[in-house]
Amino acid sequence: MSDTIFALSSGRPPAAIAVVRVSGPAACGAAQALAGRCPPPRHASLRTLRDAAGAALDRALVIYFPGPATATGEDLVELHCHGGRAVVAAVERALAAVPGLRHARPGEFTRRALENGRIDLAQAQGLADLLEAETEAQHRTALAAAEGAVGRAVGGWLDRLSAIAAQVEAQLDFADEADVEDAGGYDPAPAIAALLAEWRATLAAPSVERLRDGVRVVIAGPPNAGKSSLFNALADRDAAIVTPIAGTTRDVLEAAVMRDGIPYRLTDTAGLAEATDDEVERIGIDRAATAMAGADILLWMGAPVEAPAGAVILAGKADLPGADHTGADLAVSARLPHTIAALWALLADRAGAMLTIDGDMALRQTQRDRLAEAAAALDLARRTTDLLIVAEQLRVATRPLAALLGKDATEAMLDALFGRFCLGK
Ligand SMILES: Nc1nc2c(ncn2[C@@H]2O[C@H](COP(=O)(O)OP(=O)(O)OP(=O)(O)O)[C@@H](O)[C@H]2O)c(=O)[nH]1
Ligand SMILES: [K+]
Ligand SMILES: [Mg+2]
Repeated sequence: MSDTIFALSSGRPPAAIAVVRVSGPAACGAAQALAGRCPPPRHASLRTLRDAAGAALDRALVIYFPGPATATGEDLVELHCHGGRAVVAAVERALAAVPGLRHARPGEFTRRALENGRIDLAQAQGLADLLEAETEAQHRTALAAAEGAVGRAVGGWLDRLSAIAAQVEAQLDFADEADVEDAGGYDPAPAIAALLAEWRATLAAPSVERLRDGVRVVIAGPPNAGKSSLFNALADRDAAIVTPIAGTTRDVLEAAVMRDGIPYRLTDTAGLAEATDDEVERIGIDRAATAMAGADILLWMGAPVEAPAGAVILAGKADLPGADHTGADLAVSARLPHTIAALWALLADRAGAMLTIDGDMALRQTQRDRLAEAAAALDLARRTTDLLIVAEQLRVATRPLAALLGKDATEAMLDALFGRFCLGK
């Protein structure tokens, strides 16, 4: 039997109200120990909380939720206390003194919810993201995940996979019995193609990490182009050293910037010199290349002919007379605020599109990797008419999807199967 845990579940005191949660078999006993008796289920009762010596700690609302239909799947007691630091500390001390109770570790309530089947892995991750969400898109997608949107979508996909697999297996059995080359009948191709299209659309949406960490904007180009000056103008502070000496920036510098509700991660890089004897500069250039490869948007401050494919070409130092703008997407100067505003508009345009999601479903990178694995298997199934290979690839596709929900493939298939039965069967 698991031990009973407690923790302050509301925000850091002082606050108007502090909610202390107790979860586990001794929850009701804990309510009895502090409040004199455990109230009837799901009724808020106003009680005086006392420690073991009988000293009054607070007047609090005590609510008892009997398991298993609770957030954690266990007996759960909530103490809605006054939110002062001393009150909360005294209540926690009194709870710790109750035999069988201990303070919860971080995330332990959610962990129990997961272990008791109250939520799936995707919901647990969604909850974690929800607590950290800063932007509107992050909030929306994390809430959807916490409420089970990812689990429902994946569960639906597993249902469809198992339905296709069942038809294919039946076809194979029939072919065995009839002893014919091609038994005709069921063609899994349309159902597989439809599923694959949905997965690809989901994979085209931004990841949870991109929504959280922001769009990676990398500034690159030859030495002395004005990269660090532009970086400082965008970050709105003197984050990078600027000097007339070529090769001033040697390392990769980052700044997180939130602009019009869009999170960006700006990166300044070392100037890309052709050849250099300087060891530090060479390492800096290697790092610049890595940063450029990981860019969502690459701002190229250099000759248009040397611009990497897909880069936004910026003509720098636009304030200088005789500056050449030929072939550039935009002329900018750290010294001309209107050019910086124009650059922000361009960035918002591109970044906004990258962060747009149809519906509310964003997957974490690990979830995306698993869905991509399943999609690769389904793609193989789609490209063959050999039903044996189709059946095998459908099984292969099931595994990563099940893992995404924290289940093994057999368990997931059984869930998909029995989910179709009526309640009480
Ligand atoms: N007139 C003018 N000078 C600029 C502008 N931007 C940068 N400079 C000057 O150009 C020189 C180089 O600027 P940086 O921002 O250090 O250039 P960088 O590309 O980061 O250089 P490295 O890090 O050495 O590759 C400095 O003397 C800046 O003051 C600009 O928009 N207009
Ligand atoms: K410089
Ligand atoms: Mg620089």
